[in-house]
Amino acid sequence: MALATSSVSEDSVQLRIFKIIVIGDSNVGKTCLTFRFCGGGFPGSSEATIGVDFREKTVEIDGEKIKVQVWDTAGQERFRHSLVEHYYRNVHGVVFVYDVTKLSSFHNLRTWLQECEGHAVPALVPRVLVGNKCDLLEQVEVPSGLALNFAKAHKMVLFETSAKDPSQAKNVEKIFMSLACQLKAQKSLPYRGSNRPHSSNEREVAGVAKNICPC
Ligand SMILES: Nc1nc2c(ncn2[C@@H]2O[C@H](COP(=O)(O)OP(=O)(O)OP(=O)(O)O)[C@@H](O)[C@H]2O)c(=O)[nH]1
Ligand SMILES: [Mg+2]
Repeated sequence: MALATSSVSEDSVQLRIFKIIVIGDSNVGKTCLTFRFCGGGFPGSSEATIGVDFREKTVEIDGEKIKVQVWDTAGQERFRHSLVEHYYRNVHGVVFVYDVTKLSSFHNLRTWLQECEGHAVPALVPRVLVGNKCDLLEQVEVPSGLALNFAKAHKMVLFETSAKDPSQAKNVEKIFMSLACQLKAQKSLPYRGSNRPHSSNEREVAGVAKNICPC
């Protein structure tokens, strides 16, 4: 897939913005997944996210250019508490991430679901479940069957992938594109500006990609 930097003329056209938040325990790979999706490859080094990092990618679905705004949230409570309200405000899609090599990160998904429910995220907001670090085959602690049952029980699609393995890049893309396609199908989503708060730790990667809807 060819990636190109957004041109000024594209930026001046009003695009629909889909706000997708990525949540889960610290160290499960949220930053690496969002970085991979936005065309940044796998970061050589990664530090715990403080507050939130924003990344954006413009995608094209059925002839419409859409800005996918990814909110890469902090997994550590001390780095997230003051921003949690902002994460959930006007959210369009939620990506829940666990680490397939860390059972506790899978069990903690219940807490993340509770947080999501506690912020009254409407049932219509699509959610997906992602088991990351599948490249670490020898260390897997979360069986696929267990994850699949959990996903089914919570009406989510499950993706098992690796942000690190370049051969999984398409799979990582499908995570976000599946949400974007569902959102595009909900035609009522309005055109609107970004509602993001200021980030002290902002690293943005922009790209334009033509995508075939994986849904
Ligand atoms: N082997 C492997 N390591 C990964 C993968 N994804 C991320 N990592 C590593 O896991 C560690 C944590 O990754 P991050 O993306 O920073 O984790 P995070 O979920 O954003 O963590 P917080 O920002 O603290 O919430 C880093 O050392 C990454 O290099 C993966 O798919 N495979
Ligand atoms: Mg992070």
